Amino acid sequence: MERKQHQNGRAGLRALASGGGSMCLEQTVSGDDTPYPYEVIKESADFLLSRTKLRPKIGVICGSGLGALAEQLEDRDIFPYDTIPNFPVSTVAGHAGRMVIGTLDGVAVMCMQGRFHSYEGYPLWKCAMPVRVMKLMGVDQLLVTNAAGGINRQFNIGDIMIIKDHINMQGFAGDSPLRGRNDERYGPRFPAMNNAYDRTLRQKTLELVKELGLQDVVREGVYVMLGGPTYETVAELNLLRVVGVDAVGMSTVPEVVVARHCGMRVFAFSLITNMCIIEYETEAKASHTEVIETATMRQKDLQKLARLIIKIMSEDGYEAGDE
Ligand SMILES: O=P(O)(O)O[C@@H]1C[C@H](O)[C@@H](CO)O1
Ligand code: HPA
Repeated sequence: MERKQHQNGRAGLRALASGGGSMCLEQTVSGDDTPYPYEVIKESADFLLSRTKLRPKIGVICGSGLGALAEQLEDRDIFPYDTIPNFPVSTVAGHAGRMVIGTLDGVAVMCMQGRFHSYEGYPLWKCAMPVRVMKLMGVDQLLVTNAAGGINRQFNIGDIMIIKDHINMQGFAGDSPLRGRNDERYGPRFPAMNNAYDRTLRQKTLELVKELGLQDVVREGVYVMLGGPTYETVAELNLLRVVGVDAVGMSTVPEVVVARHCGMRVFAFSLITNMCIIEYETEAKASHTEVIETATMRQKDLQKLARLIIKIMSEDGYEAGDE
């Protein structure tokens, strides 16, 4: 049963501005160089917690064209991003821009139907800010999905790549969602990033995909995030191939870095929506239309896989610090 869509939004922010909170509004929401302080994130978390009876411990981030999973939730509370205090808004086609909290096969989950990208103008910390909101709401495990271009020539359009590792290209250049003063309430100054994509979850999922009939389309590989919004040149793709990248996208890494920093267990997969074009002699072009079309076509299988992963996560019952 669908419950309600929330309209009220900026009240908390206004309260903060008028002295209801401990900080100056200018300091908390305008400076893009400075991640929101803990109290601002908590305000967003408390806003959501006070408007839903559910207490999800599993979070999901839906990639381009992959938001239909949120339609599968039952007993839903729906929060458009522009009604949640301190939240950015989605500006990309295929990203509905709302937080959906509900149950999937009896398990409470909160699902971002649309995410934030650096090419929309958001700093990396803001792209990943909802992960901290989830954390303060009690979420310990995160499923991240994205649309990506296939670089590995063994892949096909429509394949699903379980992410086994990433290359943080922006990190190479000195940018990070964790840049700035570290707040130990989330995690340490220097978090480890090996096994960022939980090995046990990957193994269990790989063992069970046969039951879903997906064994021929599920792969494992390395994901790289580039800033976008341009798709890659042939020379860039050749470079990525040499350094061991299997799929390229424009998201996910900041969210995973922030999730791991605060001790969440992470599973992520890419839908290979297009094969990257590595020939010069062609008229073919990458396009967001193709990305959305493939995502729409593969929706059912992606939902089956997401349900399986959420089931494994809920049966495992992980809590931050269990590692
Ligand atoms: O949000 P994701 O990473 O799934 O979206 C991908 C990357 C760009 O936003 C877009 C390019 O077509 O799809
Ligand atoms: N490149 C970068 N990001 C993408 C692609 C791609 O080919 N496809 C979907 N997201």
